[in-house]
Formats: sequence, structure tokens, C-alpha cells
Amino acid sequence: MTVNADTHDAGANTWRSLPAAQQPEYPDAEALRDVIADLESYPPLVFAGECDQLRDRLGAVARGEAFLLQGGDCAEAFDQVSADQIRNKLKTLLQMGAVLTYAAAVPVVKVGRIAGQYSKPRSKSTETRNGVTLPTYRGDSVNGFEFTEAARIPDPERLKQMYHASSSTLNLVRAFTTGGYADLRQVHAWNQDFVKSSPSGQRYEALAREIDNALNFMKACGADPAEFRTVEFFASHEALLLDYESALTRTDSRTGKLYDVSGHMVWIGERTRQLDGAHVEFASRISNPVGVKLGPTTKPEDALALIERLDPERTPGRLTFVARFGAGKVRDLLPELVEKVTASGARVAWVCDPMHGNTFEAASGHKTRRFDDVLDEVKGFFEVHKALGTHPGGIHVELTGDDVTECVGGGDEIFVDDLHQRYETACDPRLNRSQSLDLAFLVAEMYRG
Ligand SMILES: O=C[C@H](O)[C@H](O)COP(=O)(O)O
Ligand SMILES: C=C(OP(=O)(O)O)C(=O)O
Repeated sequence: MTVNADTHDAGANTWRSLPAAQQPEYPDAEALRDVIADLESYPPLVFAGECDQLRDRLGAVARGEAFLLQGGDCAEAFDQVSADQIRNKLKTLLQMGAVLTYAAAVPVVKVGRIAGQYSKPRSKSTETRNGVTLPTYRGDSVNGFEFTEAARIPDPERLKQMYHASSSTLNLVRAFTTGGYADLRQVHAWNQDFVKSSPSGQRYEALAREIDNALNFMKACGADPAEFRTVEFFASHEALLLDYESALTRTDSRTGKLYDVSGHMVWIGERTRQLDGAHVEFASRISNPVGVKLGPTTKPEDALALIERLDPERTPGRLTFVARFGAGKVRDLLPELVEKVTASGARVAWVCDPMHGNTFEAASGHKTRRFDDVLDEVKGFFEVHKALGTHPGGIHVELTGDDVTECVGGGDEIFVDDLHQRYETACDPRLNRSQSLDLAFLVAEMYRG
């Protein structure tokens, strides 16, 4: 076995001379330096070879031969690193993957927003409640959610907690995905707690029976491939906190290239994708597959310049553009981007994030999203690609395996007045399990169409 990505390199720190948006202001610079030194000595969370494998899979997405399903929490939380929470999330993604693979008849690349999604970019740096103003919550890797002065002070020790929480999560995810739980013959078991109570659970059960029949038929014909017993699953998060990401960036002993070994894939967010900024510089140095969120202000020149910086060798699978325009804008703004990028000869994977352009505040004060808007943005995304003859490469969604009430609509019909019942997100509203499955069925229909 190759010993991958285990030495540190100065190239991981070139971002330090550039403006870095959305970074915490730590009160104690020395404490931060000590934490960085500790993180630099920690073992990698993923191997460079696994990142290459994901890049190859995403290359198939870019070529139109596979579909990316990327999803998970808006913000993971340290107190939610439990077997139940991790299994529920994974179960939802496996069910969505089964629906998309079977109903759309396409290989599905499964990537979690998991094992590292602890940091949040925010629109405002402060939050005011009842006349008290405090620094905003920026994710468990930075400060505490509790609305107290002490909790909201950024604490670099949290970066180490993030590493350990990511490591425990990834350990369990690896056990679930390779230790029998993700065996396709378990396709019914993933639904057991769900089928009776929900229309999407019942629809899934019917599909699971068809999958079962197909597996039995194949077995009777003498085919029982090992690929059905485990599932390839990758971890991703936003590379927001550059002190953390660069401390976990190592030189791969096979190739001499740098890899960010905090996750298989990392992405740059809409608020940090400045061409002359630190995040793009950092991402340009690593060899992982990289995503960039593109919001409605993105100009074709920006997209082309990002390709030049992040994918100069035009390697399919290296760069994924995650469009998050909003249902009302995707049909107007996406075509020119896709057209010009395609005309430039670049082969990026195009993925739709139908969440971040569709957030609004309900009268109750809850941040929410309408399932119909989410669906409409995905529809618009598919329409644009169909009209241009390009490939709608996947979806990127915020979801949970729990029965939360954070987004309105879906087959189980959550109303605005229900939001307070189980509103548990630390930041943005997520689709619950039933809404996630509904979405998978509808996306499979669109893909097939
Ligand atoms: O998840 C994404 C962002 O962190 C989030 O949308 C920002 O939310 P805010 O506008 O409440 O800061
Ligand atoms: C912050 C996020 O999205 P965006 O950068 O698109 O706003 C996110 O996906 O968590």
C-alpha cells in the first residue's frame, strides 16, 4: 500500500499573503499557532489515492456518464456525532442513491456533506437579540451556538475538536459503507422504520422490491458481484477555515503533489470565491477534486477565470461548478455560463444546489425553503442543460435523516405553522428524509426524461 500524503509543505500556506474572507478573529494568536502545529502532526483523515478515485468518478460526471449526489447537513455539530445521527444521514443518502441509480439508470457518485462540514460563512458578523449584540455563530469549529458572550468568542481549540469529530464520523461511515450495512440486499432494511408512515417510504418500498427481483434474477443467472456488497462513499465539506485546511494539507509520497487530507472533495463557497482571494489560491495548490459555488452574480468571465486558476490542465473531475441561482433566476442566468464554459473547451461537472438561492424568512422568524422552489430550480437546471445539449451532472442538497420540520412542502406536506415543531438546524433549513426521497424520485424522472 502506498503511504499517501503524509508530509507537510510550504505550498499549502501561500494563501496567507492574500485577503481571506470569512475567517474568525481569534483573540489569542499564539493559541492558534499551537493548534496549527498540533494539527500538522495529526494523521490524514483520507488518502490521496481516494481523492484521485473520486476525481475519476467526477470525471465520468463531467463526461455525462454518471450523476453526482452530494448531500448532508448544512452545519454538522459536535454534539450530533452519534451512531444514530450518522446512520440516519447515510441511510437517506443510500436510499436516494438507490432510487436514482435504479429509476434513472445511471451510475451515482455518492458524496456526503459530512465529516468536516463544521464551518459556516455568514452574511452578517453580528447577531442582535433583545437589544444584545454578539458575534454571529460560525459553526462549531469556530464558536458556540449558545447566545452568550463567552460562547461566541472564536476558540482555536475547536479546530482540534473538528478534526476528532470528523475522524469519528468518517470511521463509522467507512464501517457502515464497507461492513455489510450498505449491501444492496439491505435495500429494504434502510426503509424499515419509514415505510408504514410515509408515502415516499411506500413508493421506495415498491422500488426496493423491483431491485430485489433484479438481484434474485442475477443471482439465479450466476451473477452475484462483489460491488453490490459495499458502496463507494466520499466525504466533502466547504474549505472555509484555511488555518485548518492548510494544516491538513500534505505532500503525497506517490506523486509529490499536495492534497488536503481533511476530506476527499472540498468546495469554495459563494462568499469566498474571489479570484484574487486566499480560498482560490489555496484550492489551486491542492490536487483534490474541488467544487465552486456559483451564485447569480457570477459572470461568464469569472467562471472562465476560475477554470484557468483551478483546472489549468482541464482534467475532467477536477472542477465541479455548483450552480445555486434560485428558482426564479436559474433559467435566465445559467445558460450563458454553461454556453461560454462549454465553448471554451473546459470539461467541468455541472451540479445544481437548489437550496441556497431559495431561502426566505417565515413570519415566525424561521429561515426556511419551499420544497416546490427546490424542485423548480432543479427543473430549470435540467431544462437549461437539455436546451444546450450539456449534461445535468448532479444535485447538491442540505438534508438530514431525521424527521425535522425545517423546509415547507413535500409529500408529507409540512406547513409554515409546523416549522417550530422540529426545527433543529444550527444554520440553514434542511430537507427531512421524506422530502429527500421525494426529491430523489422526481430528479430520477427528470433525468430519465
Ligand atoms: O449555509 C450557508 C450560509 O452559511 C448561510 O446561508 C448563511 O446564512 P446567513 O445569511 O444567515 O448568515
Ligand atoms: C454556504 C453554503 O453555500 P453557498 O456558499 O452557496 O452560500 C453551503 O453550502 O453551506
